[in-house]
Amino acid sequence: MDVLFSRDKKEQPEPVKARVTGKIPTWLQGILLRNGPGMHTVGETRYNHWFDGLALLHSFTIRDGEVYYRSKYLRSDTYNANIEANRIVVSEFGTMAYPDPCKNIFSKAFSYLSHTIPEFTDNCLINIMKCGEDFYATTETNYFRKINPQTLETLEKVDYRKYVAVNLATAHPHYDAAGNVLNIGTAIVDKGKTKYVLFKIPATVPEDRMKGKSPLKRTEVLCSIASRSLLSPSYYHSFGITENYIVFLEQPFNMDILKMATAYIRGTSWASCLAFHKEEKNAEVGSNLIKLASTTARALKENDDQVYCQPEMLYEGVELPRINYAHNGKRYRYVFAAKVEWSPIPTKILKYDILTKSSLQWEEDDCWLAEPLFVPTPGAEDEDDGIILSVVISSDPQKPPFLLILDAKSFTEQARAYVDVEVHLDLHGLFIPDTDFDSGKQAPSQEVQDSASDCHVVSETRRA
Ligand SMILES: CC1=C(/C=C/C(C)=C/C=C/C(C)=C/C=O)C(C)(C)CCC1
Ligand SMILES: [Fe+2]
Repeated sequence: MDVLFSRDKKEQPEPVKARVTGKIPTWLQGILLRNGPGMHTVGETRYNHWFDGLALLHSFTIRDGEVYYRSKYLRSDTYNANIEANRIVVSEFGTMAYPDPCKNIFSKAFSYLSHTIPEFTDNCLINIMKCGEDFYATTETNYFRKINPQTLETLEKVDYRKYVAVNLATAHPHYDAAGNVLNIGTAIVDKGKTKYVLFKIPATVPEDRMKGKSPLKRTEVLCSIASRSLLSPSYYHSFGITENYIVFLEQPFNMDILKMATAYIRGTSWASCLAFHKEEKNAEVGSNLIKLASTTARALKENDDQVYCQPEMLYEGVELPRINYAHNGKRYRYVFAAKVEWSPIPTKILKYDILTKSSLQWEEDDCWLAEPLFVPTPGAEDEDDGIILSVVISSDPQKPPFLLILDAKSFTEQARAYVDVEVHLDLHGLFIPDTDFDSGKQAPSQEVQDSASDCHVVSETRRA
């Protein structure tokens, strides 16, 4: 894991043209937009966990068989405060930091204690969310940041609490067929209750009443589920949807709110406020609700409102799974995922067939691979008719990073686009087809052409 922290990545805000080998399908036009931690030290201070690193956005713009790469640090309030102070001053998941250099933290005790729910970071390093026409960098706190997907510029800071009463929300929303965002957040001790809140942000707003207004203003609570504990709600990274149901697992990996409220005083990180409660699963078992013959997964009904779930292990070492999103919430057959073996860094990507329980893999010496993203061929009928995009970086500094393009059916290589600049191992992202940009906005390809004269200029990351 140390290798992930080895060096802070330089940003590359001007587009740099990639060297393409093979043939990129002509229909593949758009921007692959991705997010992940890129800076792990500020001045003399260092983050303790990979999930703490400052968000570095990067994109591959694909047009007419050509590819342009660029990257830019998210100018979050957290980033700006750290750079200005030349040290880490905002706490992240695994790193506790203090906003001022006062050695005697007890002088700050009252201000920290006066907030049961502490102020969280806006270092949105996990994912990208599409909300109406807009794109946002996301993390799991109450903050998300609007970004310009073409220039990677950081725009407004948005606080979920302005639109829906949640203190935390997932970085992995779902989208329904109409493009509405569905997400779950946790409301901590809100009017004496802690609950999980399912909410919807509409993709569009009625022209007449809300012209020019953000769809966020029309955020709607669909339902809320009471947490079984007021002061130790479940931590969750994502949730599931089917056509008629939301699948939420209140797992016994809990956040201890009292520990979080006193974390600054105790000098411990948010991560240390999370704990797995094995005893909460030791319940009696009853009948199996899963009637499918094709799986050994079990859901044992314990009583009227409790089900004990035991998953079936299909494939070991699977990380960052994606599917053809047209099948989200429906029966799907193929899972595209990264694979880890002896280290937490994926060295393979795979296509797993749930029906036949067989798989195809792509790997190459010294290659570390990012989450594989499926992009369907226009008008595709088969679930796996499309391509896979994955960013590949090399453990060998002599080998340049590249965007890998595979045929999703055969899992064979179609093309790769080498870039002669530093690329970081990222977390999540999405592909924005050119057709998704409204006519009022500049097409990404045009934007690339406009700044083509600036290509190949590698600029330094701005550090204080
Ligand atoms: C800052 C912060 C949190 C951050 C969690 C993070 C940053 C999780 C990242 C998970 C990733 C990156 C998973 C892989 O995709 C918590 C625990 C919600 C508690 C409140 C404060
Ligand atoms: Fe994730």
